[in-house]
Amino acid sequence: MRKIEFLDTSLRDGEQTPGVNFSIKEKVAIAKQLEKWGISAIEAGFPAASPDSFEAVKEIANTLTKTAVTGLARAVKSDIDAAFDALKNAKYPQIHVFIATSPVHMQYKLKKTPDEVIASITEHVTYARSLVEIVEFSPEDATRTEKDFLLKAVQTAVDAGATYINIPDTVGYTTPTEYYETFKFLIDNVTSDRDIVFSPHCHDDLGMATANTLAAIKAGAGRVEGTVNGIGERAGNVALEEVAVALKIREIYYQATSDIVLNETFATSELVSRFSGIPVPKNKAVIGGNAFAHESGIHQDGVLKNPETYEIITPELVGVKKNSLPLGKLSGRHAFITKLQELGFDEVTDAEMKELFSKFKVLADKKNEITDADIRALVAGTTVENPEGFQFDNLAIRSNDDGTQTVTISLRNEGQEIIETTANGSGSVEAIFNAIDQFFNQSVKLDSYNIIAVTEGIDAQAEVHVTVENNDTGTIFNASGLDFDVLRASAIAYANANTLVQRENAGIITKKISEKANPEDPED
Ligand SMILES: CC(=O)SCCNC(=O)CCNC(=O)[C@H](O)C(C)(C)COP(=O)(O)OP(=O)(O)OC[C@H]1O[C@@H](n2cnc3c(N)ncnc32)[C@H](O)[C@@H]1OP(=O)(O)O
Ligand SMILES: CC(C)C(=O)C(=O)O
Repeated sequence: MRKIEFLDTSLRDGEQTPGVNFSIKEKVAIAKQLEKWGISAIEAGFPAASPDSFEAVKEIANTLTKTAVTGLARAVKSDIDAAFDALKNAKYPQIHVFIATSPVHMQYKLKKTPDEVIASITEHVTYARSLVEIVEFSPEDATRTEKDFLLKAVQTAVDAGATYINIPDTVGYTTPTEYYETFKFLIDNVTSDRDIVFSPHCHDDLGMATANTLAAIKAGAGRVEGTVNGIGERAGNVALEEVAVALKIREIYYQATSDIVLNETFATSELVSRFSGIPVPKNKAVIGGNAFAHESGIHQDGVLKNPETYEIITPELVGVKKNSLPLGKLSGRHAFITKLQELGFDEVTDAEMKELFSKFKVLADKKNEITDADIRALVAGTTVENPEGFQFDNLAIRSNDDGTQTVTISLRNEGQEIIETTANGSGSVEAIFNAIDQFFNQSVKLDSYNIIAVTEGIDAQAEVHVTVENNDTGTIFNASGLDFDVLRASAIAYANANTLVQRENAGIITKKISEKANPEDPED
C-alpha cells in the first residue's frame, strides 16, 4: 500500500472564497486542528499578498511542530523572499512557486512567450531552492496546457530542484480519465535521480474535483491538495474529507492509505465552517447532516436488519459522537467542561468558559434537551473572534398601527460604551437592518440572508448568515449570528458584518486584490 500525503490549502485557496476572511487567530486555530487531523503540509497563505497574509504564515510557521508549512509565491523574486521570510521559523518549511503554462494564460495574462516561461521556471525554482530544501512547483492551468509543453515545464522545474510537482486543474476543466492520463504521462516521462512527488489540485467547476483527485491517485500521485469542506475560489477546491474517507473505504481499490485521523474529520469540518461562515449543506458527502440518515422504509428495514445494507460509512468513523453525556438545566460546571472536552473544544479560555457556562444555563432554562449541536452552537456564538468595534447588545421591537415595525437597538464596544439607535421598517428584520445601517452610516449592500435552525424542535437555536458587500470597495464579507431568537441572531450577524466593513474602511483589514476595484474604470 502506498501512503498518500495531504496538503491543505484552506487558508490560502480556501480563503479565496468570496466573503471568507479568516483572522490570524482563526487561521492559527485551524492550522492546529489540521495538524491534529493528520495533514502533512499546510499552505498557510500567500505571504506577498498583504501584511496580514504574511503575519498569518509567520504565526503558523512559529506554532506548528509536526506539519510542514508552505507559502505560495509567483515566479517573482520578491514573492519568494516574502515566503522565505514568513517561513524562517518553520520546522519544516516549503516554498510553492507557480507560473501559468496554458496558451491563454501565457499570451493574455503573463504576456510571455513559452520560452520566457521556461526561463522563468528555471530562474525562480532555482532561487527558491537556494533558500529552502523543499520546493513545490505548479504549472498553473496545467489541464489546458499543451501536453509536450507541460512535460517540458515540469522537467525544467525538476531539473531546477523542485521535489513536489503539482498539476493544477485551475478552472475545474478536466475529467477523471483525462486527468489520469495526464498524470500517467508525466510520471512515466519525467526523469530525475531524486524522488519526485506528483499531486493533483482540483477545482469543482464541473463537479468532478473528488473524482479527478482520486483518478490522479490511481495514476500514481503521492500527495493531494485541497481544502476542508471544499471551500475555495468559484465552485471551490476538492473537499479533502471526501478524498480521505474515499481512500479509507476503497483502500483495496486504490492500494493506498493516508495518515488522516478520520475521527477528527467532523471537528475539523465544523471549525472551518464556523470560521468561514459557510454552513455545510445537509446533503454534503461524508460530513453533511443527512450523511447517515435513512429516510425510506426499504432502507430503514435494511439498516435494521444489517447496517451494511445501506451504510458504507459509520458516523463514528468521521468522529460524529453519540451524545454520551446528556446535559440539562441541573447540570453543573464539571459536566459542562467534560462535554466541551468530549466535543474537542480543549482550547477554550477561562473567560470564554465563564461566558459559555452562563449562556448554557440560560439556554437550559429555555430548552428541554440540550444536544451536542446546541453546545457547538453556543461555542460558535461565543468564541468566534468577534470583530473589534461596536457589536450587538440588545433590541426592542414595537408593532405600529399601520403594520410597520419600530426597532431600537443598542450596540456596545469593548469599552462597554452603549449607543442606541431607532429605525422603522415594513418588517422586523428590515427595521433591525435599517437601525444598524443608521448607526454605522456606511454604504453596504445586503447580498444574502439565510436562517438555519441549529437543532430540532420549536425551541431550536437559530443561526443567521449574512453576506454583505462594501459598496466603496466591492469586497464581500460573510458574518453570522446565533441566538434562540431569530431576530436577535439577525441583528448580531448584520452588526458583525458591518463591523468588518468598518474595519476595512479604516484600513485594518486589507481587502483582497481579487476583489479590488479596477482603477482604470471611472465607475469604480
Ligand atoms: C490560481 C490561483 O489561485 S493563483 C493565486 C491567487 N491569489 C492571489 O491573487 C492572492 C492575492 N493577490 C494579490 O494580493 C496581488 O495580486 C499580488 C500582491 C500577488 C500582486 O499584486 P499586483 O502587483 O498589484 O498585480 P496584479 O494582481 O494587478 O496583477 C498580477 C501580476 O502578476 C503577474 N503574474 C500572475 N501570476 C504570475 C506568476 N505565477 N508568476 C509571475 N507573474 C505572475 C501578472 O501577469 C500581473 O503582472 P503585470 O502587472 O505585469 O501585468
Ligand atoms: C496556484 C495554483 C496551485 C492554484 O491555486 C490553482 O491553479 O488553482
